[in-house]
Amino acid sequence: MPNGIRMWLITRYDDAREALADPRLRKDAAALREGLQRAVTTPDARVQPAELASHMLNSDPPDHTRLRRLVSKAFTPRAVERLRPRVEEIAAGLLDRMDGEVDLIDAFAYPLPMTVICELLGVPERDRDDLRAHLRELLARPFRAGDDPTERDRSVAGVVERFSALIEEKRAAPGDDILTGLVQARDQDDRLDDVELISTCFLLFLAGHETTVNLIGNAVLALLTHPDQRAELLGNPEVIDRAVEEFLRYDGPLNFAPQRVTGEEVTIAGVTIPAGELVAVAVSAADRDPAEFREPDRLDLTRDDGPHLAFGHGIHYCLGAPLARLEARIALARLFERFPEMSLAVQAEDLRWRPLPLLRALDRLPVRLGPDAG
Ligand code: HEM
Repeated sequence: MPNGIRMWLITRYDDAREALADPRLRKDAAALREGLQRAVTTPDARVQPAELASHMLNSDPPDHTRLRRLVSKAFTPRAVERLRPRVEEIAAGLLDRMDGEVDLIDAFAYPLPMTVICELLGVPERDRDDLRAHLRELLARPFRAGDDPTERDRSVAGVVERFSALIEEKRAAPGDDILTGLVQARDQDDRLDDVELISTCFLLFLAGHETTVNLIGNAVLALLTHPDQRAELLGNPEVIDRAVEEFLRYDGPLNFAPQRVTGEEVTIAGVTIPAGELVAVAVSAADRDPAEFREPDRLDLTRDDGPHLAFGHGIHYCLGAPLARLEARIALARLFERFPEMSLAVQAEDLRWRPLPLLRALDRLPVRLGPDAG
């Protein structure tokens, strides 16, 4: 990896699907930390901060089952469907404010999922920008050459402090939100400890906004650079559900699923990986595997092969998938209804991707909203 951490990559569809559900590839936070320490190849490399790592995505059963169950009710398809009117309202409000030429990430793709996840969690508006800034720092730091470890510790401390303060507020004044539910599970039933509580807030906040923003951004870019597919969507708006699955496959938000560690020697596709090694499943590569998808490099909104692996597979299958789908379907449908003539305001080759190995994320997406705009 660009930050000097050595990992095995699994890239074929069948191998990837099997690996994602293989219990010998462990997620346990302590085992991962040890694996990371062994995999470090340069003095610059950093391992993930222990204070924020004790969550379901870094656990095996039974801890995984316990931590996931605490919040899973809020993310079922039925619970998420109830959010539809509010997601529509947020999307409409953002579209009303757009005019002329805008950065689509900043004006639309980012604030929509960010507002939704913050309202669900109970993160007040005054904390949102600060938390985002701290998290951006935290994500970018390990990939910056010569980064100062004390600065990284400061970013971690900033995030921990913010969430601790919020937790205290929920204790004093409970709300109808996920953070309040977690605080009550901590205080009344002792179902998770303090580090798990903060880590879970961090995971839900991060996963809830840093991913869907890229699904929307990458989908808009794909439509603006494939006029035939955009015409298909404009002509048949009912293809939106299938189209979102194709956007997830074609250019999904994650390059790979966050790493696992071999709990024992494991042989995958004839390759033996020793115990204690880090393994990343490259879902982006698997989703372009010609053995699984016909003409995998072609964007085809009506394709019926798959399913894609963009949300993972097995017990860690994305908890937020129903929410991400709802947000992306509403966002893309309403955006192209409102601005059917939208076009790129720069050359596609000049667009910059954020220098993060995990995320497939545009930095900015400048667009012209209409032919007469600007
Ligand atoms: C398009 C957007 C999204 C994509 C592509 C995505 C992708 C993924 C993937 C691939 C995993 C599995 C990771 C692994 O096996 O290592 C995952 C897990 C997870 N995702 Fe998402 N995600 C998205 C949106 C969301 C949203 C909106 C939330 C809301 C909170 C969310 C919360 C989670 C959580 C909590 C997990 C951990 C589940 C577990 O360990 O049991 N995700 N996601």
